This record gives sequence, structure tokens and C-alpha cells, in this order.
Amino acid sequence: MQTDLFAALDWQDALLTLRDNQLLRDLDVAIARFLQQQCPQASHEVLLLAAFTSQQQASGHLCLDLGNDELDRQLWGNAPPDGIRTLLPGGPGDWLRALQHSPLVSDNGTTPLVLDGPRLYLRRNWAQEVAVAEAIGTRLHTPTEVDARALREPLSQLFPDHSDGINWQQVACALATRRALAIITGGPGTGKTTTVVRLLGLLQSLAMADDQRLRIRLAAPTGKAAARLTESIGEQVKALQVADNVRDAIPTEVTTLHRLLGTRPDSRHFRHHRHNPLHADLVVVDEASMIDMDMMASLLDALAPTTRLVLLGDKDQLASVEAGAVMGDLCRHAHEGRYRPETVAFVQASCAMDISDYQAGAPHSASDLGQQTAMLRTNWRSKDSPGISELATAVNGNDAGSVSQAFKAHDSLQRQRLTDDDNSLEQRLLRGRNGDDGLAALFQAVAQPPQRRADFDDWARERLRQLTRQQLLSGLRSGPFGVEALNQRITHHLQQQDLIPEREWYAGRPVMMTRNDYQLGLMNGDMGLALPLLEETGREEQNGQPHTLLRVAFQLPDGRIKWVLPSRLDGVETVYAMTVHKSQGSEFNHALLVLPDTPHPLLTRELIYTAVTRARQHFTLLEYGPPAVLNQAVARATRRASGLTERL
Ligand SMILES: Nc1ncnc2c1ncn2[C@@H]1O[C@H](COP(=O)(O)OP(=O)(O)OP(=O)(O)O)[C@@H](O)[C@H]1O
Repeated sequence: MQTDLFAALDWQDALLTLRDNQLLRDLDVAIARFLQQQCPQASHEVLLLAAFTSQQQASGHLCLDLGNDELDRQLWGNAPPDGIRTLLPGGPGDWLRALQHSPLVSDNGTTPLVLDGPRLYLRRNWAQEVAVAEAIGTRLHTPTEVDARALREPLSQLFPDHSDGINWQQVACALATRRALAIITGGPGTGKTTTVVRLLGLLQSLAMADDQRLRIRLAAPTGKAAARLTESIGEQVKALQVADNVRDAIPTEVTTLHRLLGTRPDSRHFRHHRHNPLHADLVVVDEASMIDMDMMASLLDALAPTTRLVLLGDKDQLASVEAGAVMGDLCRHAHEGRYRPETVAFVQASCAMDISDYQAGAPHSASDLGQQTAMLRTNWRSKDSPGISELATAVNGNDAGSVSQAFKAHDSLQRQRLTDDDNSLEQRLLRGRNGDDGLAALFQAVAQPPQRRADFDDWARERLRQLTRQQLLSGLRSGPFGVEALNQRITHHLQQQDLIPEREWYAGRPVMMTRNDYQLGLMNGDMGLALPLLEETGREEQNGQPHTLLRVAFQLPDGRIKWVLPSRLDGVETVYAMTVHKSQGSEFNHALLVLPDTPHPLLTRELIYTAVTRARQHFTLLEYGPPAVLNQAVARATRRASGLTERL
């Protein structure tokens, strides 16, 4: 009966209705139509599932997991729309049977759709996931092992600080020497950079003792993250307890992943791939939680099988905007350790430390990858901002009581209820916490450029640093509490206060790149500030003032300042407010998070955690609604559908 009804419906209309109800995108509709052209005998049920599989990518899922208990919610929110049951009769079990008999579906990548257990993939996503799992598997079976006892002496020199418990930094270093892949995860300030610099010192010392020299490359997913790491690596390398020639053989410049792999204009393919691998013996990638499956596949493809890869990142942060949550998948059990007895013995021999409390309960629960993964657990920056790590831990633990308690216990944390009909948000941003971190101070400083052209780069660097003293964040892009509305509202207020003129470009306008511009060498997410630049040739004064031109200053990953003509930038937006997604890889002395007046499905635990951990010293929650908005967000953990963990 249902099948008759289904056949009677006009297929094209059904797709368009789903699109009009925002259950599908144009792209998803196009994919279903394309597949129908390729295979006219394909059932509408399978085509519809293909459209939904494509649509799942918009939420970061790599596949449609038909075994997911929350499939209904994932597909169409709360309740299925009218008529959908007619289009897609039965339940996941029936759909799986339909897929198994469809000519569009195989389990080995020979068809446009791939069914792997209960997971339905578009072929490209499946192929990437398989390639990533294989490349990781190869690295995990490539021993680079050195004798554990031979590590003991150099490790104790690199880690002179004596601690009673387990020194996870030292454990991470020791584990990383064993295979061509290592993962080091930990929250902010847990010493990931410190650890990796010591690891580089260790590996380079061992190589140089053998008359070799490792070619080391350092990278991060965004320009901002690369710039931040360049700065902290530089300091750490200076403090490294190694011979001078070893120190000199450790690079401090961090590049973006795109530059590392070699972007090619007008192509989504990179210059480096399996037939032209990167010339490197060791590649370190920081902020690995921002790497999506597509980029991870490209990265692994560009590395020779013998090139060591070390991934650093915070597994609890928001996953990449694009599909895949690779770091989260790779670190699924990092907090438990789940080490095998031989790993425990290796750590005992190399570090004289007992990690048997973190041994796997049952042999099958330990994975090869787990043996190469270490989680750092001490926040070394906590003296500066104890409240922030306490709040972050409470958010991670979905502990509403501890979240409220943290706000009460620490001056570094503030929670303020705002109403929509006053200007208290704008006034707060203008004032800042202590005057010198507010927007008013920024505009004042911007209005006082140096007198000599030679001083402009340093001045711009300082102004860009000033910009990171305070940042307003929102988890949403659209709607009254999304960054678009917030930026408009703040801009309007500043104009009313005569702090900025009513035109698009003005000195003091903070902007962010919204796409990669390879010609300019600027990447999506890079932040710039419009500043008056003293004109080099026109030294003559105008009305008693030196002649200045408006330029946008960006800091490149190597620290240099790049001055760009505003008209040359077509992919930028104002960032008085920034999305939490875009704030990844950045830190601010004071981060302020706006929460809307009602709970929102896009606000999740990872998003709140990421916002809190952007703050170095102070975190403020600006609530336009009841506490339930925060509590519901903290309770909502995201789980992205992928088969990577199982495959590994
Ligand atoms: N073992 C240690 N003993 C004392 N201080 C440490 C130790 N490890 C790291 N630190 C200090 O803690 C601070 C944070 O370390 P580091 O930058 O390595 O952390 P991180 O995890 O890379 O931080 P983030 O990702 O938040 O930038 C630094 O000032 C560093 O010098």
C-alpha cells in the first residue's frame, strides 16, 4: 500500500519540498538527480538516502549512520515532516535492505554509494576514510624504535624537573620515539608545545649522534595558529637543554598546512602527494582538532611512509567545520590510556615511571594507535587563570553544579545577564575590563601612528596584539545573537558615538579573511586591522599632518607584517564579534561569549569548551536568556558519524 503511494508521488517535487523545508540543500538535491540519471532503475528510497547522506556533511558527518539511535533527530530534527514516511517507508532495517539490493551501492568503493556495515557513504568520503585509516595503520607498524634504556639518560636531561607522579610530558616523548606516528593531546597550557620541542631535541640529538640530521617541518591548519606557535616554539627552543648544534637544527618557523603541502592556484590538489612526497623526516602539526578528513587524507598522502608524523591538539575542542572529527576519533580513549603491558614496560624502562594504572582492562580494548597516544593532564598555566581550567573541566564533565560553582569561586570568571534593549554589551566592549583592553583604547592607539615609516611594522604588530586582549564570541552566525547581527549592532553603536565614520573602511576596523587568497598569501581566518600607513613617497605634509593612507595590516606566520590595500580584499568581514569556530587556534586575554535568549541546537559542549579555553586570563558569559541555555548546551555533546575509530 505504502509502496503504491510512494510511486504515485512526483519524485522531483518531493526533493524540492524537502529542500524548501531546509531538510536538504541544493547540492544534495543535485546529487540525487545525478545518481538517478546514472542509474534510472535506482529506487527513490535509495536516492533519497543518498541525498540525506550528502546533507549530513553539512553537520560534519562523514556518513549516514543507519545504526545511530538518534537517526530521526539527526535527519529531520524533532519530528519527521508530514509525508516523509510515505517517501521513506519502514525503518533503518528496511532501508539497509533496500541499499544492499541497489545497483548504486557496494561495499568496496566500486559504486557512487558505499555501505559499510550500517554506515552509508558517498564514495569520496569512504575512500578518504579508508586511505586515512590505512596510512595511519602503516605508520603504526613502522617501528622507529630505539632501545628504551638508551632513552633514559637523554630523557632525564630534557626533563630535569622532578615530579612524584607520572610526568606525562616525558611519557609522551618516550612513546613518540617508537613509531612513525604519535599523538599528544591535552587542554590549553598543558605543555604540548613544550613537550614537542623537547621531543624534537631528543630525536635530533639521537640523529646527530648518528651523523644524521632530521629534516623537520612544523605546521598548523591556519595562519593564526601557525603565527601563535611560531612565537611559542621560538621561546621554548631557546630554553631547550641540548647542545648548541642540536638547538640550531630545530626549526622555529611554523607554516600553514596549505603552504606545507603546496597549494596550486585554481586546483584543490596539492603539489605534494604520494608521487611527489614532502622532503621531510619529521612533520609536526599543531591544532590538529581543526583538521578535517579531506585535509588529513591530503596530509598523509603527501608524507613518505617513513616520515614521522606528530599530531598535537586538544581532543575536546570543536571539530573542524568540514566533515570529519579526525582528532576526536583518534583520541577517543586517550583519557583512559588503555596501554598494553609492553607499553607499560617500555615507559618503565625509558622514563622510570609506572603507568600501569592506565593499562587496558581487557587486551582487546587496547589499540595500536592507543599505544602511541598520550594525554597531558597538568595545566601549567593555571597559576595565571585557575578559574578557566576549572570551568573548562566542569563543562567537559557535563557538570552544571561545578560550572555554577566555578563562576562563583573565581574573579577571573564572570556571568552577566543582559537584556536586548540597552547598550550594555557595546559599553562593555568599549570600556574593556581595565580600560586598556577595550575598543575605546584601541581606537585611541590607532589614531596615534608613529612619525617615522620605519616604525610602522612594530606599531602594527603591537596594535594587532592589542586586538587579542579582548574578543567577543558567539556560537551562532545568524539570528539576533549571531555574529552578523552583533557586528552590525556594534558598528552602528560606534558610529552613533562618533568613534568611527559611516563608511566601510576606517582606521581601527578589525577584519577577518573569509577565504584563502593565495596571491596575497592570506588564509581564511587570518585577522587584520585597518591602520593609517605613512606614505613613503609623499613625505610632504597635508594640513600640517603627515600624509597617510589606509592599509590593512596582517601578521604573517613568520611574524612579518603585510600591508594590503583595502580594495584588494574581497573576502573579509568585520570581527568585533567572531564565531567560536573561527576563534579556534587563537587566544585572547579576555574572551566574552554571548548566549542567545533560548536554547539552540548548534550550541554544544565542545563549542562552550572551545569558547572558554580561548581565554587566557578572563572569561565572561553574557546571557540574554535563562541559565538553561548554558546548561542545555553543556549537556549536548556532538558525535560525528564516521567509521574511522572502528577501522583503526
Ligand atoms: N613541565 C613544565 N614545568 C613548568 N612549566 C611548564 C612545563 N610545561 C610547560 N610549562 C609552561 O606552561 C606554559 C604552557 O606550555 P605550552 O605552551 O607548552 O602549552 P600548550 O599545551 O602548548 O599550550 P596552548 O596549546 O594552550 O598554547 C608555558 O609557559 C610553559 O613554559
